[in-house]
Amino acid sequence: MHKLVTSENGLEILEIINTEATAKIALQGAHLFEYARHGQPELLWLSPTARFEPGRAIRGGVPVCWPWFGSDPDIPERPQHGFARAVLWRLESVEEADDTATVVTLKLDDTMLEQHERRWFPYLFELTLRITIGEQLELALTTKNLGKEPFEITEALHTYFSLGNIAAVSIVGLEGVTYADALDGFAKKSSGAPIGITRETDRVYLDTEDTVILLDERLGRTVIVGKSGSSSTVVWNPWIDKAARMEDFADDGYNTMVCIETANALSNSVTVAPGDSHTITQSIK
Ligand SMILES: O=P(O)(O)OC[C@H]1O[C@@H](O)[C@H](O)[C@@H](O)[C@@H]1O
Repeated sequence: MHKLVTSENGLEILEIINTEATAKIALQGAHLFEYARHGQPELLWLSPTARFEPGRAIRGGVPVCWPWFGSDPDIPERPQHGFARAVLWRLESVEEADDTATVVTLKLDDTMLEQHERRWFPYLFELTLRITIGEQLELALTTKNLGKEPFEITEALHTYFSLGNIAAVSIVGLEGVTYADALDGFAKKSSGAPIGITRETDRVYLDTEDTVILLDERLGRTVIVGKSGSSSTVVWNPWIDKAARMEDFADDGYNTMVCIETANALSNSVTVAPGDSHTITQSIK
């Protein structure tokens, strides 16, 4: 079952319920911001102070960062993490093949952009996000080049995971992988042990296609984050000071969230040739 409702501030929200799970997706940004299996706690973190406003990304859930990840030092007026997370997408279809899974397809193309956004990314494209809500959560983001020249993108499915408590969490699967440390001028580093988070953490793990496992002792939950078409994994927690600086991020929110982002960032950028397409997927169970 699904229905489209309008939020207080006028955002259209698709609400989904099937025999396995419930979910909510804002059409702005094609932004999934709630997903839970029946009888289980919410998988995605959503800031209690998140603002659901036109033209602004929602703080939590799965923002789609595209066609660039991070900020652009050469063109500072380009917004951090691209425009896709803050513009209105088109709801293409909702398929309910059986009761157990719902497949939602959303699209964005260059004709739907404002002039300034087209200037930032002057290419003909079609972007498709397919979200499968069921026993597992699956997201597939496809970039199609409809123009006559190649273009380069960086991107991320910037998933915020909800946790029992950050002190009792470890992230397995990135041991020995080189990362660029955004808090140290993107210096290249690596670590041997599973990651525990005890301070601000902002890392782009490079050249890794591996599955990552999030062990949450407090919730007694193991979350397996698989991916394809992605060579980077980003791990982010703002910790105390940065959380306090962000007005849509609850001050104590850093205690109950971590972002594990399926990405192609920095040197893992992707070039899409004319007529070609590129897909990145994230599957969570
Ligand atoms: O505040 P934003 O634009 O949603 O970004 C949140 C974070 O996103 C992460 O992916 C970046 O690595 C961080 O540097 C950034 O702070």
